[in-house]
Amino acid sequence: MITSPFLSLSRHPFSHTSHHFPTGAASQSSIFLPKFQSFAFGNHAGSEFPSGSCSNALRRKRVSVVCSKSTLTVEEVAERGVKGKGEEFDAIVIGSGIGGLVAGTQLAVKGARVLVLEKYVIPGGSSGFYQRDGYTFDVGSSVMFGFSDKGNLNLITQALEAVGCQMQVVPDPTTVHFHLPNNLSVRVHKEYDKFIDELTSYFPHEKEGILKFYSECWKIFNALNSLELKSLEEPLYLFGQFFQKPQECLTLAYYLPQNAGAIARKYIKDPNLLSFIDAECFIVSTVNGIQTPMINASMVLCDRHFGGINYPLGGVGGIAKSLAKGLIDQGSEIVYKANVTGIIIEQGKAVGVRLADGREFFAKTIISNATRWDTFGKLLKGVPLPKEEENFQKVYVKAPSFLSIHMGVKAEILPPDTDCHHFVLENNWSKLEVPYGSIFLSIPTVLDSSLAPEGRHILHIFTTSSMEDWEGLSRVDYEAKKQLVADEIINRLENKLFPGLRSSIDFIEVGTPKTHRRYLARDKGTYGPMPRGTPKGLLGMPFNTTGIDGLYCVGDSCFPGQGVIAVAFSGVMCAHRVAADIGLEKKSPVLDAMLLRLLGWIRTMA
Ligand SMILES: NC(=O)c1ccc[n+]([C@@H]2O[C@H](COP(=O)([O-])OP(=O)(O)OC[C@H]3O[C@@H](n4cnc5c(N)ncnc54)[C@H](O)[C@@H]3O)[C@@H](O)[C@H]2O)c1
Ligand SMILES: CC(C)=CCC/C(C)=C/C=C/C(C)=C/C=C/C(C)=C/C=C/C=C(C)/C=C/C=C(C)/C=C/C=C(\C)CCC=C(C)C
Repeated sequence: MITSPFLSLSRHPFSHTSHHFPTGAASQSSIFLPKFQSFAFGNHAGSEFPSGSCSNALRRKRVSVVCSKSTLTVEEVAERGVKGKGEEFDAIVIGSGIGGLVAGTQLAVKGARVLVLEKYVIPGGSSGFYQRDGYTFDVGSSVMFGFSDKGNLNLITQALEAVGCQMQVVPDPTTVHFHLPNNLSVRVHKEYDKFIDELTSYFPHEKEGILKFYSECWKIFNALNSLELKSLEEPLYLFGQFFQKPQECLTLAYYLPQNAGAIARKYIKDPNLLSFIDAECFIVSTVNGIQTPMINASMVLCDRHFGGINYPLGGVGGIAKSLAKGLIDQGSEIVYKANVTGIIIEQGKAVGVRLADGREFFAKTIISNATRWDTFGKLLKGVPLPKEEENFQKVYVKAPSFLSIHMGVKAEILPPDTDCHHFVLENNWSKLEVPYGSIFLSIPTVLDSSLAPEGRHILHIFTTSSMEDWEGLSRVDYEAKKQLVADEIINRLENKLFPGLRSSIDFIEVGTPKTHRRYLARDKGTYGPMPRGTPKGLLGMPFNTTGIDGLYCVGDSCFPGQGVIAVAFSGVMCAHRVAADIGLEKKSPVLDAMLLRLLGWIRTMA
């Protein structure tokens, strides 16, 4: 029975025993890492949202609404998909990351019958969660853009509302606290003026440049925020927006091929300040400013002050859980432990999928939330790589994966007023993009103490790391290497932020690129696409349609790229394009053909 997607949570296949850290090589180092365990996103919570409590007297917003349950059994779902061969489901979504879930739910509310097939045991992918020893850990980022109650760009809020779900959120007063070379310590306050004052206090000679750069970001953000966001591949909508908001659309078209670093250099000369802008870009794109599309930079550099960063009470995993519940509430289905191993093509059209256990499901359209590398490299067998994908792979490579450390620590180790998110790069700007060079740290318990046992905090630490570093090692060497790398990172955090950190550790688990490949089903555990060279802004980033009829992609290897809010937008765009193609939205076949050809041509210029 899948009466609720959460029923399976307590009996999933990955609740295996955690491996304790071996002695031997690792024990010879000077480290003390109690309960050091190998990392698996297992032991998930049951169906209830953790109730949470609001620490630091921060204000809670909104009230959660519980959506109803599905009544179909797995067998009935399978029956539906098989019977009518493409008539039963309007869309099959491969994967339940935020991209896939937003595409699925948006289609479901338009009246489509959707089947989401998820390899893992809970929804969310990189935005999932896992529980250990009383701690609830976010698998990926805890910094949530697009989760406010105002404007048009609060796409997470809108996606939840579309299926009748809301979540309580805690506003974060500081998006990130930067700890950078030359003792540059900058807090990105929610209040824009306060942030600008703090930054300007380090670079008084660049005050004008700072104001001009961030003002240009606001120009783009305001244009974006004025539009109704739908598929840029759907001409009736796109031309309609140009007609209603010509100035805003022309602004966006003008900035589409531009990058943040080049614009910053028009106004700013101080190399340290330019490096700061690089760090601002790096945390959201894993590349420097020169390679970061200006539209994406503007989106995040302004939304944090406009809507602010808001943390969902109970953890990030609640977003995917709510969307999955909402999907079912709309009469659609989600099946877990459903590993899609192939997309079925008939007469050049994607018509269904095959699972590892041999089951086949059919639908009018197939939407892949797996990365484009996984979709075209693994799921489409025997099909030549379409030209568009060749172009994509020419312009973009897989960004490295990351090493993540989930820790529980004694609360007293954190000084009062510690911020929730930190970015640490101690001495050398040139290490910004180097593996293990910069450290990301989130302490979500600063905002929601219910995520950890009383008197404890969560430290989620991550840093970029490549698969190549972790392959070909024996089990013992692999575990020893995890401990050594984690030890070094803990040393750095002890020196920079929290003296005595090591002795306060109550729980620790380390994940490597292999962990992320295994549990997130992402090729090489990649963080997402990253440009090979200097891209022409967002111009080369593909939208949702593909060279295969009936096959669409959604997620971070689609426009506009990495980021939870970015993949939510990709989900909205995908659902709109698919809805038009299956007759649930207006469409013009003649204009479609013209626009798709035009967009294909524009992408070749990237
Ligand atoms: N540490 C971090 O902050 C971090 C890490 C990685 C990604 N991210 C972000 O998360 C977002 C990614 O979201 P997304 O929606 O693109 O995808 P996702 O990678 O989060 O989710 C994809 C889902 O598809 C499932 N899947 C993949 N292949 C499958 C198959 N063959 N059969 C069945 N299920 C399959 C996976 O199990 C996963 O649940 C991006 O914002 C990215 O930047 C964040
Ligand atoms: C079509 C054509 C050609 C033309 C036309 C023109 C127009 C109209 C255009 C339009 C456009 C649009 C609409 C666009 C849109 C865009 C968007 C929405 C975008 C978005 C983006 C976003 C992003 C990128 C985000 C990201 C984020 C991220 C990644 C995050 C992350 C985080 C993290 C990692 C955390 C950190 C941590 C610490 C520090 C601790």
